[in-house]
Amino acid sequence: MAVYTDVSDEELSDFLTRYDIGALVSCKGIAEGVENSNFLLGTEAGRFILTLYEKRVDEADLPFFLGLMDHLAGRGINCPEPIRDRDGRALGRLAGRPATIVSFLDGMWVKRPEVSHCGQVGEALARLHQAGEGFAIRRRNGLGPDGWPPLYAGSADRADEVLAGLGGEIETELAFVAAHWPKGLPDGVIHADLFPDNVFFLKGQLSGLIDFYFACNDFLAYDLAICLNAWCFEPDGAFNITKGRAMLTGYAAGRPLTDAEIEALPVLCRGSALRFLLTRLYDWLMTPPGALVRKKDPLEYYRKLRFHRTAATATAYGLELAGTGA
Ligand SMILES: Nc1ncnc2c1ncn2[C@@H]1O[C@H](COP(=O)(O)OP(=O)(O)O)[C@@H](O)[C@H]1O
Ligand SMILES: N[C@@H](CCOP(=O)(O)O)C(=O)O
Repeated sequence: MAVYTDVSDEELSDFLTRYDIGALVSCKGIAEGVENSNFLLGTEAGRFILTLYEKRVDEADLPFFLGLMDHLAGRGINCPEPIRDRDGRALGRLAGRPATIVSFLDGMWVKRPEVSHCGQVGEALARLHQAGEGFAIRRRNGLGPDGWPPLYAGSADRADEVLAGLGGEIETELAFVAAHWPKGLPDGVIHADLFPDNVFFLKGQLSGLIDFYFACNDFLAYDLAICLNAWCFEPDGAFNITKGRAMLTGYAAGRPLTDAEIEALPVLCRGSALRFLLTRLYDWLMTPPGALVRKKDPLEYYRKLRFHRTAATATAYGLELAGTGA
């Protein structure tokens, strides 16, 4: 459950007097999510989401995240819009934590994505990448290849508790991606965590994107690799090439991939699987017993990583390469 910080009714009502969204009618903690404390607020003006940023979010990054949501919303992306108080500030402080109110998005995330969802996510990702152009603030990806060895160091001596031999496999993989990571691919603002729980659908149509708190500047095709990992594997661990094809086709219809991006897709997928394996492994080992957060299975990403090792070219993901007849 992602409510780490309690907020009293008095504190909240007092906080809301700074905004033009009416008085508090209801407030309910939201169980989903991992990083921050989220509350569904009802006020006289409607529904809103209140987020209290917990310690894994660096306060210095908040202007990037909030500015990005403003920028994207202004360019037609249906994402949460930060609500400003009467002094024009989107960021406040509540219960000792940085806090923001954002607009509420209708829709539900899908627990069992189908081919059509994957296609729409590909299209939406291309739109997101294009809408991110011109955003003035930059944020480096702290969870990119340079960040993986130090992240792994935090769990290296206990990795084999999760699976015998896992530590050695991760070390081999870190060396591989360090040696083969592409250079000079088209870059821009990426979401970096566009998993099913961060995409809303209404009546089968993609209706909104949330959770921009890993967004950063990086290779655009790396974001696509994150989505292939998050959306196109079946619960039994098999990669669904029909879903992959739908996602890649949807993406390329909005932003055609360059030859270099296509060539790099297998290593980008491999790196992206490693990134989620490493964060999940760390959380798995470090989250204290009894904590209210549901830990995510690191081995799901180890299995995905093993699939990517067998992928020689982007055809393994469903992309039809010109001239190959594939
Ligand atoms: N703008 C929004 N509109 C509607 N629901 C939201 C919105 N933002 C967050 N939520 C709800 O809160 C949950 C957790 O939000 P999320 O940003 O994913 O949290 P975290 O960053 O802690 O992982 C989401 O699954 C969704 O149910
Ligand atoms: N998507 C990541 C965990 C981050 O969770 P979110 O609730 O912030 O999307 C994973 O699956 O490992």
